[in-house]
Amino acid sequence: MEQPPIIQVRNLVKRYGTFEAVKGISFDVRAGEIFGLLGPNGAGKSTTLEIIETLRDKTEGTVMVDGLDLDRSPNEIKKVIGVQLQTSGYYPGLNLTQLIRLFAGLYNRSVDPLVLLDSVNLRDKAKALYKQLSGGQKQRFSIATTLINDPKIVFLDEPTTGLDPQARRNLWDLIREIRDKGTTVILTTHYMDEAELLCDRVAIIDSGRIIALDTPDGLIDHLVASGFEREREVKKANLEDVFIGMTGKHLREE
Ligand SMILES: Nc1ncnc2c1ncn2[C@@H]1O[C@H](COP(=O)(O)OP(=O)(O)OP(=O)(O)O)[C@@H](O)[C@H]1O
Repeated sequence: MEQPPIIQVRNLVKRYGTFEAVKGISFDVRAGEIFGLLGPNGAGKSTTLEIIETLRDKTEGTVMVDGLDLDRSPNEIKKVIGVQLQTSGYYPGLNLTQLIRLFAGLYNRSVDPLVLLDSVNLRDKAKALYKQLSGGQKQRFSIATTLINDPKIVFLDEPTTGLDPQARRNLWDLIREIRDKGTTVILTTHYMDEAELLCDRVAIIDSGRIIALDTPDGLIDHLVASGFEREREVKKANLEDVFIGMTGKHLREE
């Protein structure tokens, strides 16, 4: 028997004044998948994500998270989700271990900071300050903070924006590991390769509407079936392949 969706969004509308940023979208996220909201700047991805995260008010529609109604049980929803905290909350004088202890206290949880840092490959930065981290390390730390309350669902807003190819691949591996441990992941991205290689299913959002929703393969097959043909590719690799081939897949920042 198919499990009920862990997130259910129906006819979601968000208006900022007279501007309709989200125009009545509906979708389900299945338990245990990496679900991507893919769209250009301004499509309404962050707005949608933040409404589900209980961080932003909706105008119309219904949202259910793990069987809880957003209108009735926002505080219960907060307990089962992992949200990236604003970096402004990363007190500059505290090191990573101290920050994790602080956040765990806010969630009323006890976690071993070193175990958590280990899970995002940052154990050797335990005594470092946030500002001393590279871009990829900062993102990994931010993802670690989403895991403190052992959530059922993790929300990631553009997790790899601004990262180099190695750091992106490293983060994709980390996100897959989180999914493989049974946690559902919903993320936003405007990168096509990220959506194709990382996400189990993708909703394409444009101007506040979902214009397609399927697995990456399903979306591609659909396009091909419609008669689309790409110009024959002559090169068997691109510059990114050269870069990764020469510098290795592993992070160089440590
Ligand atoms: N607080 C706000 N007040 C007014 N308009 C807003 C507000 N927040 C977002 N918008 C508008 O709503 C639209 C959707 O914004 P949103 O941030 O959700 O898009 P996005 O798909 O996440 O884009 P990006 O990738 O650029 O973050 C944009 O046109 C944006 O200007």
